[in-house]
Amino acid sequence: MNALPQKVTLVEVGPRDGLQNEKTPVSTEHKAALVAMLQAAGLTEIEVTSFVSPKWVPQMADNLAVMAAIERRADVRYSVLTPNLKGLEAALLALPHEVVVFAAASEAFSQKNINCSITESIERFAPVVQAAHAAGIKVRGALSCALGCPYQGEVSLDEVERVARLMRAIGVDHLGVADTIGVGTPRRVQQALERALRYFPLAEVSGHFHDTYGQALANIYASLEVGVHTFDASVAGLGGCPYAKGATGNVATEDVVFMLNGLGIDTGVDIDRLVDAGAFISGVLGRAPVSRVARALLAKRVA
Ligand SMILES: CC(C)(COP(=O)([O-])OP(=O)([O-])OC[C@H]1O[C@@H](n2cnc3c(N)ncnc32)[C@H](O)[C@@H]1OP(=O)([O-])[O-])[C@@H](O)C(=O)NCCC(=O)NCCSC(=O)C[C@@](C)(O)CC(=O)[O-]
Repeated sequence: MNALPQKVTLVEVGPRDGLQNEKTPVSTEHKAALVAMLQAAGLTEIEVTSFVSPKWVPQMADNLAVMAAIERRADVRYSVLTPNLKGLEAALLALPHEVVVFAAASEAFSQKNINCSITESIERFAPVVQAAHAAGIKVRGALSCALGCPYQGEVSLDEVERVARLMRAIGVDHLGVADTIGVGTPRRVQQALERALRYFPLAEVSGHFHDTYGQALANIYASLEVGVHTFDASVAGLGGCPYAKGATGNVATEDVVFMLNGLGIDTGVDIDRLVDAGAFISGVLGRAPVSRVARALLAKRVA
């Protein structure tokens, strides 16, 4: 068996992926406070918001205000989602370190999520990548539905590979292989990652696993086995995609950190402060954290 990576980078997507689906508006101040707590916990990559149409995703309408309200730290990189040039132009005013374009390995999902075909989305992203690079900004690509689609069901590995290749061809720097609806299982995840690795180097491939079917930690372990060492995670297990009905949140950051701590893999994250951040935002939303690790650690505090 290959040795597992000794260090993992976690991209905290709670403020964006975690909150985008919340029906009750979360205030700009609460969003900025969440970012402050996440960076205090040691997270060094934070996806803060998205510059998408406010008609499509009203919760992210305060994108510029959130980016202005966060207290930036020199050791933290802040990223934002941009679906098109209009989004990129607005995002550039907010000075992110990285922008994220998002395509799908499923035609049906592409239409529902960004209202265009896969081919059209790639054509739309090409000038976004060019303009971001011209501004000195790295571009991450998210490849949704790489393990299954809420509309069409199965997604072939060949389609995952094709869209990965197209993303690379337009200059995307990093590819996040996303299990939007959490149906992936470990071997299949390894196969999807291997397709992405044909076009992107190991350091530029990450996993984004929703935990709908309880497979996310197993899928992260399987990814570590093939050397992948960057993962998206969402504090308190918040989230879901507004265009993937029934999909629950991204894997909880607390759960990932607990597992990696047990494996002796360094994340730089202080789990107690992370649990505080999860408890804070869950309190704002009026519910308990979904993370089982957070629930267990919070229960121990009151015991
Ligand atoms: C892509 C569009 C805009 C196409 O939407 P459209 O309606 O086809 O676009 P349009 O170009 O015809 O524009 C329609 C209106 O939106 C405006 N508009 C156009 N673009 C922007 C923009 N960037 N920012 C602000 N406003 C914008 C535009 O100005 C116009 O305004 P109007 O004239 O009607 O007043 C729309 O479909 C959209 O915003 N989709 C985003 C959906 C979304 O955010 N989904 C969730 C994020 S992806 C995700 O969560 C998955 C991921 C990444 O986590 C990985 C995984 O798990 O799979």
